[in-house]
Amino acid sequence: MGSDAESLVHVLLVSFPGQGHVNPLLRLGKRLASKGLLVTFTTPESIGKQMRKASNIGDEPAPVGDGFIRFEFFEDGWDEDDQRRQDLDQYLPQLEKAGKVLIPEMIRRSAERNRPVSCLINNPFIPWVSDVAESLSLPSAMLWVQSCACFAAYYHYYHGLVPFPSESAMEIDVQLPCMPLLKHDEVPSFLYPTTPYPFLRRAILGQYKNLDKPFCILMDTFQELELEIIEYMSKICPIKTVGPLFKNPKVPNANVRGDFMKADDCLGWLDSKPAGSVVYVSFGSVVYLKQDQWDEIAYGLLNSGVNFLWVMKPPHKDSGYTVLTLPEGFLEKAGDKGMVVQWSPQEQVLAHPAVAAFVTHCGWNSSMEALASGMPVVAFPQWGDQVTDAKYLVDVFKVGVRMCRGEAEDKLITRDVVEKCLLEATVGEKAAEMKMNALKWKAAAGAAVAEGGSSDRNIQAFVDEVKRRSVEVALAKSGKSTVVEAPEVVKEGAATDGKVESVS
Ligand SMILES: O=c1ccn([C@@H]2O[C@H](COP(=O)(O)OP(=O)(O)O)[C@@H](O)[C@H]2O)c(=O)[nH]1
Ligand SMILES: O=C(O[C@@H]1O[C@H](CO)[C@@H](O)[C@H](O)[C@H]1O)c1cc(O)c(O)c(O)c1
Repeated sequence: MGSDAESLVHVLLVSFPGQGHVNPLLRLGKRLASKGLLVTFTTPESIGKQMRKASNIGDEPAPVGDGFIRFEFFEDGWDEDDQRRQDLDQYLPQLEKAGKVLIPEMIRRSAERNRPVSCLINNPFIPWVSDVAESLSLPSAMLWVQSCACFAAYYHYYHGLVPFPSESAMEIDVQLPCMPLLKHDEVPSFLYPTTPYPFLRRAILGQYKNLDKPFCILMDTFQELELEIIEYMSKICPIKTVGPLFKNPKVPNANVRGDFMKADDCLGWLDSKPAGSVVYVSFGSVVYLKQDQWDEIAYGLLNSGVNFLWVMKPPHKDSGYTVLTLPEGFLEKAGDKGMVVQWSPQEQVLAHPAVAAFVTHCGWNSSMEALASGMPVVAFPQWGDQVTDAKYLVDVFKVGVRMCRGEAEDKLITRDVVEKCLLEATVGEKAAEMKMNALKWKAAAGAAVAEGGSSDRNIQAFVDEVKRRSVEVALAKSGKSTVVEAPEVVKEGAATDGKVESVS
């Protein structure tokens, strides 16, 4: 590594291996690097391998603005094709066991190579990263990758501050401070007593047990978007909004990417289409619909007559999902009006003038990308934060039409409803109004991340704080200060080489 990078304050970013987690943390990493930090991004090797294959990840630190970003992956201790990775109740404890050993080793190696780590940052599902930081007397921060509204909902649920739907009162509405009244099915669905995903409730609430450890909770949202709830929650937790992270005004996002799959080329096809004539359809990286619903969407698209770009990702081989198919003759009937891909360059698609609207599952990354691109949406949420995001996109931000209320409703959305929603989002008065609102959010998002904007100021303040703390850490480790206690040796777990040492 060049001496330039070695002289910079070094932060280690540890990501849960999901696409919706890697993308925002990597974007944060690029933003921090652009402000003059050395950033190491790590996640398990099982995903590192996919990222290296799909994206342009080299061995050398990549220069980003005034700093650098580099990648170093860690083994999660399971065989390459272990199916248990699909079961979070089994996988999260394994990740914790391996990470608590291997992350300190990585930090120790870094110190030996003259680039001591000064701060750790994690995203949800892996709250033990703050324990690792604490055990090494290092500061830690957490990047919350959903909306502040969802953060508040989980916070109030975790602390029992307001009544939520329960087995004895399934359909109660939920009133949280500074938020619109949420209908029972607009609350993050992992909190429903009947959720089929209790393991995801455990995973996400796990972060709240450790919430006193990070000195800062960074959020991929922006002040102007969720003003009141951000102000409210900021009085309770050390929140700094830094989004939308995918909009990086200074540093083009092109080179360093974290896709798990190579995006198919669809931009040339989009170029051939008139402005505002295409509907983009994608349900993110995890949601997988049933075949009958897929068929209805297919016919809805055909019947509406709109041009469409549809992402049809293959299911993970161990997910238990059967591969979805398109109705017979679908592609022939669609002809040049439709294109189906396995994975798209979504950021570029949403920025393309040919695209009129986005049919989305309302994952927070997709929601923020749509808002920040000035793109109206057709909301097709399934579970988790998606149902709350859909409520906000449609009723609060006013950029969307609602196509469904979520998986819990267990309702087949028929082709005529699909067609109606597509037309509502693309032609006529309502479509024009949504586009106008979306463009306002795009401008507000741009202003938040531009130099001096709310998110930019927060990032700068965070970088300054990390630098300040790095001096304290260095002094403490050299024995010259008592501000930060001397690091302890990390003893637990079975290290790969049987030993784990502190960085000192
Ligand atoms: O074809 C696709 C589909 C999704 N994405 C990206 O994958 C992420 C999905 O995150 P989100 O929170 O929307 O949903 P999740 O996949 O976590 O459910 C977003 O950054 C998208 O831009 C992409 O690049 N190409
Ligand atoms: O929760 C999982 O993924 C998504 O995360 C996004 C950011 O929190 C969120 O906005 C979106 O709605 C979620 O779909 C997730 C990831 C994963 O790899 C997995 O195996 C899951 O079961 C869920």
